Amino acid sequence: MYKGFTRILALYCADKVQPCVPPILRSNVLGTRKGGHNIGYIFLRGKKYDRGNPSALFVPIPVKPNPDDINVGEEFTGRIKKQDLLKILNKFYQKPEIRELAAENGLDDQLLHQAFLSFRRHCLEHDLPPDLHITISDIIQGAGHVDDLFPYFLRHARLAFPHLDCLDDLKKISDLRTPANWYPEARGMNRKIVFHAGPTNSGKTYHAMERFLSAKSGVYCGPLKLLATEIYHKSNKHGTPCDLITGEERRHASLYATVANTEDLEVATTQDRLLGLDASELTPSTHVACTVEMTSLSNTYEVAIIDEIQMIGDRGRGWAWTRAILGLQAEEIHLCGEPGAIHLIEEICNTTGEILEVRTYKRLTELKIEDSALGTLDNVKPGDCIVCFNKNDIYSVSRAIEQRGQEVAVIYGSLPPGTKLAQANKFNDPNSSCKVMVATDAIGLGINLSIRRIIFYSLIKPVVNEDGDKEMDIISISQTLQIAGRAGRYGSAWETGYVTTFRPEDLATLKTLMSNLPEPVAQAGLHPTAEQMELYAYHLPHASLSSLMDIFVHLCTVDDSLYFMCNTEAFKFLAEMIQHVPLPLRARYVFCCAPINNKLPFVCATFLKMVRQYSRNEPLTKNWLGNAVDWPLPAPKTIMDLVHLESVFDVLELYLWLSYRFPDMFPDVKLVRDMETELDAIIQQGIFQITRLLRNSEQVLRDDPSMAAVSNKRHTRALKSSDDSKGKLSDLLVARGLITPQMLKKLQQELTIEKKPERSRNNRNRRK
Ligand SMILES: Nc1ncnc2c1ncn2[C@@H]1O[C@H](COP(=O)(O)OP(=O)(O)OP(=O)(O)O)[C@@H](O)[C@H]1O
Ligand SMILES: [Mg+2]
Repeated sequence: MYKGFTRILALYCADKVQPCVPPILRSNVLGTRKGGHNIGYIFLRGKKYDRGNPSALFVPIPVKPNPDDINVGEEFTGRIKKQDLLKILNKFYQKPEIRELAAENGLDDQLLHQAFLSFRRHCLEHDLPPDLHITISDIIQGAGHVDDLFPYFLRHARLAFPHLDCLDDLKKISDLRTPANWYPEARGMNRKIVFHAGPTNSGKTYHAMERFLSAKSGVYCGPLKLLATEIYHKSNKHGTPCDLITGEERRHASLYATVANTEDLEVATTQDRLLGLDASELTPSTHVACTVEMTSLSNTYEVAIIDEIQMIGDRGRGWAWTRAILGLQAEEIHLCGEPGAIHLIEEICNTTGEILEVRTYKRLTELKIEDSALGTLDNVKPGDCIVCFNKNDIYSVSRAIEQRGQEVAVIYGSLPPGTKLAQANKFNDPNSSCKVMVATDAIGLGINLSIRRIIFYSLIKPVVNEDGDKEMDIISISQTLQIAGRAGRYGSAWETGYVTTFRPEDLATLKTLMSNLPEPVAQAGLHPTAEQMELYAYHLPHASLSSLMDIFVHLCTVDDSLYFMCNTEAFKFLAEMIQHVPLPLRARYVFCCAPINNKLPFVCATFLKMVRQYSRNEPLTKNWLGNAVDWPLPAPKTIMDLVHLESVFDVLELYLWLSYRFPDMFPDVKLVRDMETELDAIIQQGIFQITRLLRNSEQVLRDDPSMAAVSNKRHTRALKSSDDSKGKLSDLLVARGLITPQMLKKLQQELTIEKKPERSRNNRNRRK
């Protein structure tokens, strides 16, 4: 029985359910902090982040013998027998008083044990320093006490565990109790803060935008590229020149102006890129629409909008909203979002000394829950959007609908932005023959689409829990309301929105979810900055970046009445992957912040290649990238091909993301953007013919029994368990359609070739 079932039961029994969070997305966290921490506020309620024993994170550093210790002690007091030495050392370790003394000096049982093993080995394997030699001789002869060994032991323990000497410094660095004080410029302003609260489709963003459009300068910070792009287009269309900034793109308002006479977003996007203008050469506009992670805290604005403010509680990305609300230098800050975040924002405003004005809104159109489930795809009608939480369902549902003679628009997270927009336009266009959409919750937040009815294909979704583990769970109240809220948008073709489920057995759960208010947001996310990691590395130069992050999370103190530490699993995953590649710390940190889907092996493998190339100080040219992704790529014939093309697109996005952090090393931005435009078009074509791709994939499976076996395995595994972490990785990747057997073979060949020069380089280094 999966955990979600318990929650379904709980939903029937209780008003409130535990919040569950959207999946983690990686984002840039550089340049977040200005000024220092104020560590004097000890009266705040603080909490150590105790996830198990932090001592387990510290690995003893081998202590080198002092070359001057050459039997001097032995000349004074004679040789010490190994057996006698061992006896004394063991007696020392077993004394409760020693345990107490050690604890007073920061060595708990775990550290004491490790330090003792290291000390004993050191004493047995090397000449003893003269003072220790004499002390031990005295103890053997009854002229001393085993307790006298403690200072020598402690001296050794501090060399093996350097953090013992700087624990207080480390704790000060990771004292996160007063994040409001990190932004002195914002604290020096008298900011007006307005919270536009209400259900979906109540005009929150619209009203905030009214101020944005009429202001002399403004910044819009949103959760999705698609949403930032919508604002970019709306603002420019309104006549307020506005730039677009996402992690991978800087688009200047003038690029919009050249195509402003078209209503078609798809054309606008494509043409923007075809123009080939370099936005960086143009003066920035006074207005900017960006993804929240990209919010500039150094610019000043008259009006700032922080949309979907309830995302401040997101376990992975919440830190970006916290940073924006605390650090933005704007005369007016307009927050839009769920009423469940009001209390937390009020509390945060108390810490900044600012007053929060709350404006509440009512839904502009009616949203009705239908009395019956869809039951069968034969009942799909124009204006319907079927929401699925995994790609396999997307494929099978869209194919089944097309088989019934209806055209389908498809949107899911890993599609390129141009393809998403093209699909959205196809669906929104009243003159288009495409009247049905199949989408994931990628359409969930703030997006305006011409949807009449939302149909939940399922109510269960993979989520990342507090420990960073993935599990299947029923969607949260907030997610349900956000997704359902896409139906019947004000000003669209549909004056009333409808919502239902595909399966009759899910309908009651949907009704329960919809009858609740979104869970209150209790805490705002925080994330360590590059500067803090650098300070940690200075104190613990032998620790890997992943360990530094772990140690930070364990030692940090947060005011848990307001804040929590965001999940750092994705960061650590990348840190461990590139640990063996020599890099300066700052560059390593930036690479680890790359927004990569670490479930995609092709993207991870190419990322590692990029890091190696950077480490060798060799620029990553378009040619290099072309080789790495096997450019040019043919149109997809099967779904597996399409999935691979999406991975390649992710690699190109990664290149562009890195190009803004390391412009000298990733010089071919324009050329790579051209590659993206080309690939976006190829993927768009693939999506337009998704049914044909699905048919071909099935044909391939029929023709190649080994593939069919893999496919069968996939279905069996999917039925058996949602935990697919077991079994051979390569089988799993093929089974999930993430990689074709041909790609796997090529990858294996490449890795063998890559390993050879690396091995010979290592040998060379060893010889040196
Ligand atoms: N007063 C208004 N006049 C004209 N159009 C409006 C008005 N208020 C809202 N709209 C339009 O209604 C639609 C929904 O509004 P908006 O996106 O602001 O809702 P929201 O409350 O922000 O929804 P969500 O919670 O989903 O983000 C948008 O297309 C918006 O332009
Ligand atoms: Mg909105």
